[in-house]
Amino acid sequence: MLIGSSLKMYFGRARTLEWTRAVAAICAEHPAVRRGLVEPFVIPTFPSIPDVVTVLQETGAADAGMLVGAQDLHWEDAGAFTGEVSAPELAEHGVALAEIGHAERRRMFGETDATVARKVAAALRHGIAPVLCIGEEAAGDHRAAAAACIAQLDASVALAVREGLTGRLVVAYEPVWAIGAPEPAGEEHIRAVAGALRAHAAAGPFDAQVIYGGSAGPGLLPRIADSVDGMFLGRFAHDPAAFGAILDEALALEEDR
Ligand SMILES: O=C[C@H](O)COP(=O)(O)O
Repeated sequence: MLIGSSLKMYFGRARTLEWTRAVAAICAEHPAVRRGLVEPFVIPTFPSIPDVVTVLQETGAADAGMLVGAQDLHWEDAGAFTGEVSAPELAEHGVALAEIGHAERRRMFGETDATVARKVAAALRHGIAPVLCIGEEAAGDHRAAAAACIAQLDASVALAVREGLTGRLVVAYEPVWAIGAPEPAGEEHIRAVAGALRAHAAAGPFDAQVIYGGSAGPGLLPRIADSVDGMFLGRFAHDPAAFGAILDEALALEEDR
């Protein structure tokens, strides 16, 4: 299971490091992580990436398998792209994952399926696993949602497939209407859509995992674990203890198998 959190732009430098130290300490000692059942990750803002990498090394969380991600990247390797950050530079910093196409970037920063596809290819070319954010816009029938998400997934990986790229692909199923909400989507909806995405992705050329995000917190994983490969946490992991509680749930699930 892949379980982690994007800090979005919620925290400044000091709070990012405080949160990371606390979560990394939990992860470094947690049996779910130490036994290799859970791969934890954190996705801070760009300027905090080097410090977060250092904290994970100092706490032993990096040795236990905890990964660092970026919240975006540019599709070109270098050039006159003011304000952007390239995949090769992120790889130099030790970044293993990069969020691509988050609903907030699509809505506020003009990301399209075409730019997402270019970013997915750039990440894969540089050995960074895309955390490709997929989700239907409005709440509704799970069949229509699954069809919309599968179409979005296909469009997002089309360029990478044409270029013959392979590697790890993390599909983050995040129903747009469930992001920033009081509650996650219903468990039957998540299980149906994530299950459809997982079956579809498994037929492709990538080493694919499907994780769920959108107001996820403690208590959700046991209800959807048969259909997802992990969790993508936001606000409800701002308390490090909540992150630990979800690791406990993952461990209990594995022990029940
Ligand atoms: O990146 C995480 C997702 O967008 C979910 O955020 P949220 O749990 O705060 O709704």
